[in-house]
Amino acid sequence: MIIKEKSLREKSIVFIGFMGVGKTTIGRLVAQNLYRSFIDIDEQIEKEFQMPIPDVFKLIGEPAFRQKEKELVKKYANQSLKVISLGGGAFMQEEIRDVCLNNCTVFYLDMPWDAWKERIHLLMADRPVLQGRSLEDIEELFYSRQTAYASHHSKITIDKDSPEEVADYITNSLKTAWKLYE
Ligand SMILES: Nc1ncnc2c1ncn2[C@@H]1O[C@H](COP(=O)(O)OP(=O)(O)OP(=O)(O)O)[C@@H](O)[C@H]1O
Ligand SMILES: O=C(O)C1=C[C@@H](O)[C@@H](O)[C@H](O)C1
Ligand SMILES: [Mg+2]
Repeated sequence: MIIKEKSLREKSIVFIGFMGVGKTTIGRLVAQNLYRSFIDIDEQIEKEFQMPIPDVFKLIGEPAFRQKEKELVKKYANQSLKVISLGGGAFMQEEIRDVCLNNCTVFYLDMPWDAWKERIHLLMADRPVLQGRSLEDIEELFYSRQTAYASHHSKITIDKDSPEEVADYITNSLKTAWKLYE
């Protein structure tokens, strides 16, 4: 049996990176630019459990959240032509890294700690992983996750750029890569 490999253009695009770097915001814009369906894994988890993520953590627990996250990433990463934004902790799971890196184009949205710190007030209420932690603890978590994010196909470092600027830059770089390699 001959199994045809997916072309670069067919592959789904996956956004990874720390909480709040803009995976959902930018992923949605890139999907619009490319006329692709947009899948946000956190939104899918909320739909499955029929409750917001802080309640999933509180009422059902993080292990069940991580299990559902893994199931859903495996489901969507095997599909073509999607734009998929992961939750900030998803890439800590080896199976998630493997399925994404083997089937999709993985884009790492990177931010320097000093720029990220300015955004923390937007995130505290909805990100249970940040709640009850000191700024020093959050900084440690930020740096400890960089090793997992280092596995990617492409990276962009965001500082003060608007979501639209970042999304347009990514869209253009994807189109250039598709032309170059196919
Ligand atoms: N480039 C940007 N400039 C300014 N604010 C931004 C930018 N990108 C995202 N934001 C804001 O930062 C917050 C977090 O963005 P978003 O939810 O897209 O992050 P995320 O990476 O998907 O986070 P999570 O890992 O928790 O899913 C939102 O309030 C969003 O409006
Ligand atoms: O970084 C994390 O561990 C998380 C990030 C969010 O996207 C959600 O997936 C959830 O709040 C956990
Ligand atoms: Mg998100």
